[in-house]
Amino acid sequence: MHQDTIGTVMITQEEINAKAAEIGQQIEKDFAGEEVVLIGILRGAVLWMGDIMKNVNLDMVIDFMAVSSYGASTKSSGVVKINKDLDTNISGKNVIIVEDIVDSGTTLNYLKAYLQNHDAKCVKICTLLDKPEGRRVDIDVDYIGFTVDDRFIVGYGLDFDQKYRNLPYITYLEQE
Ligand SMILES: O=P(O)(O)OC[C@H]1O[C@H](OP(=O)(O)OP(=O)(O)O)[C@H](O)[C@@H]1O
Ligand SMILES: Nc1nc2[nH]cnc2c(=O)[nH]1
Ligand SMILES: [Mg+2]
Repeated sequence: MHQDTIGTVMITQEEINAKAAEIGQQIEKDFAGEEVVLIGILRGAVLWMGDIMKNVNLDMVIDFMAVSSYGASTKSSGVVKINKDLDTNISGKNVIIVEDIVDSGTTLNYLKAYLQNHDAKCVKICTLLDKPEGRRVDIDVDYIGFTVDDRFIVGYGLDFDQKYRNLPYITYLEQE
């Protein structure tokens, strides 16, 4: 029988809030006096996007893209599907992609190239979590909240088969 349960708390909401404030300050410094376009990647980045945007006091436009490559699995299909495209013209703009996790790197590698092809001035990446052991494609990540080990993470936006996104902390899936 297939069953899934979740583990203990790995990262608390308080730790995430403190980290968002720290990264927000760094972004303010890096883009002082400039406008930024934050692009949140649905659905996983939904909570982290809110945390980052309220901690960055700069001229800002936000937009969202929805992409998926995991479906109901814990392994990437390797194929990135755009379910919702940009609604903003990012030509000449400072773009910051806000993601929940960089694992194989497939999603961000694809998105970074996609946004560069839309003539952004620069494309930076801000992720809540980085899982370096999962990497299959090299990718430069500019702002990292926390580094996690090679477990399937859930909570704080991250799902397994669309569940657990509402957990207000980061934990992992115990698979049998
Ligand atoms: O580095 P990668 O191996 O590409 O994995 C990272 C991506 O996988 C998850 O998205 P998913 O496809 O599960 O969609 P979701 O955000 O709707 O859960 C996550 O939100 C990242 O976008
Ligand atoms: N929920 C979840 N989605 C992912 N997408 C890529 N890696 C992960 C992970 O560890 N957890
Ligand atoms: Mg997912």
